[in-house]
Amino acid sequence: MTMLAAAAPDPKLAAQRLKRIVPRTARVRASTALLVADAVAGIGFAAGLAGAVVAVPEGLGAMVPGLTLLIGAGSARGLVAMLAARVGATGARTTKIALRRSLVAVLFERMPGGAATTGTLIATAVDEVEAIDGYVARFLPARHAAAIAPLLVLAATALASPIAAAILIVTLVPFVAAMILAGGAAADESRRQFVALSRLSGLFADRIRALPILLAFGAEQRETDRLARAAEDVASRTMRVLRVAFLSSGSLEFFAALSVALVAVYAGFNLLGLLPVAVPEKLDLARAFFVLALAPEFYLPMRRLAAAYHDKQAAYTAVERLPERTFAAPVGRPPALTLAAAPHIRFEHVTIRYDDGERPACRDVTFDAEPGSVVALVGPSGSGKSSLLHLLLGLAPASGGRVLIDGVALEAGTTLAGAASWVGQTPLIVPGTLRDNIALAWPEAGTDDLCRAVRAAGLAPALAQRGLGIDSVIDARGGGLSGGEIRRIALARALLKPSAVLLLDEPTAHLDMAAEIALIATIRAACRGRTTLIATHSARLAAIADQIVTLEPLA
Ligand SMILES: Nc1ncnc2c1ncn2[C@@H]1O[C@H](COP(=O)(O)OP(=O)(O)OP(=O)(O)O)[C@@H](O)[C@H]1O
Repeated sequence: MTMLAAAAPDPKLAAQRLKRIVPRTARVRASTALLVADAVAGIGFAAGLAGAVVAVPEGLGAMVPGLTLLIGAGSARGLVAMLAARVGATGARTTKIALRRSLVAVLFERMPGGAATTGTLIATAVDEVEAIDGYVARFLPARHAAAIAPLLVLAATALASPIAAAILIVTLVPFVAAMILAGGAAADESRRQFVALSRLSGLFADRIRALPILLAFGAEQRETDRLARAAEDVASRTMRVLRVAFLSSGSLEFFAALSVALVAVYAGFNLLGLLPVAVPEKLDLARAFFVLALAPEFYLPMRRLAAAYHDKQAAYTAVERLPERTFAAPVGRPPALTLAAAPHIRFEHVTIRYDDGERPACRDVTFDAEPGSVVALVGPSGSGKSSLLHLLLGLAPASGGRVLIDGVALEAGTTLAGAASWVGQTPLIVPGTLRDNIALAWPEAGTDDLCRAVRAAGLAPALAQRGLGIDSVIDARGGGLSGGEIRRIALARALLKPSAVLLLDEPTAHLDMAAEIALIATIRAACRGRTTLIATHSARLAAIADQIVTLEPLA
């Protein structure tokens, strides 16, 4: 899978991907319609202003219709701007939720290993998806509105003064040229800034995760320097983006102001009859004021588009970096395997080879685990014990042979994960209470079930001694818990989940003899009524098995 790398820019690919994830939703259309309505209200505002100004000599009474239109159109503009922002944000939120959902599904399906670190994955799911926000909320409506709204303003101007309309069209040429040039320069800078920001986010998350190890090795200064360099890189790239943004908005403002000035000079000279050339129209004060008030409105939708251009670039860069499968139609997952009773599990000439491994993790492994029996997998480090358990959970690829559950071959993509309780080598602790951590395995469990699992896993005495209860909070690193206690939490999880298969990966590693003996008694009880596979280096634990399978190291 190509993912999370600094992909080469491919605007066509990015555009296709964005088309797939941003459906032509009613919300984008509604937001566009609101921006167009803003232009119509702008025309009303200019008409009201012109009407009120012309009526000044006749007194306040004569100004009322113009002022009413002015205030009505002004209020409508405020309302429309607020609604457009709100509708755009809702559309963006819907798109981001859908994208995050499919991205997280793709990331979860990923086989362990590979170059992507947790930090990179976090940056992908959080920052890169977030970069779509401005594209949907602001850029798309602004782009569609920029194609319609200036035409409406131009038509209204042409009705009052065709020559003023012609001036607007002529001054549009340098404005658009400046927009294209500024857009191209901003695109590259914005891409580089985005990549640097993602790198910093990933680096930061990974270093925070590994903080105890960094402190233990006294590597905090080196890593702080590294983060500082990454932060400086982001800062300098952000400054470059801002420089380009200031330059481009400066040039756009210049051309917009120039155009308004030309219309003002024309309208003023025409009104006073001072034009050096003959023109086929004679403006009165109302028309002159109207076209003058309308001129800035002509450029407003395009200035709005230019301001949102950065959002487009961020979204293009983000979708280029996301995995291709995020944009594919969701593949129906194979039905989860359910088992009513402890199954017969047969490994038949199984070979496991990871994508990035030169040699297989294990080769041609054959053995049977009878229903309800305990099988110990033993062998030197790296002989493939964990990989065999991972294969059943869909975490390792089967590159040869097959696994039969009650005589039926486990299809590719189908796993035992739903029907098995698993205690991995490095148990996962999530921030939250003990209850949250144990109930991970079976969220429907009641307090009684949880307390029973805690007792069965032998956690109760240690908790009572330390004054901890089922609702005590533990941090993500299991702070305050010993290695043995963390293993017992993992075991409590496995005991809590009503499952027909138990998979234990080195459950007694790093425990002293007394602790190991106590835990083995717990494990022995947990195995009852379940087909159990235990990967272990402990002869004492292996002794409780009905069968020992010895894996040989591969040369
Ligand atoms: N996710 C992975 N990606 C690539 N290679 C892997 C992965 N997991 C394991 N391996 C490789 O597969 C081989 C078998 O590893 P495995 O962890 O299954 O052995 P093990 O017998 O359980 O070892 P230990 O007793 O040390 O836990 C090793 O060479 C290991 O480097």
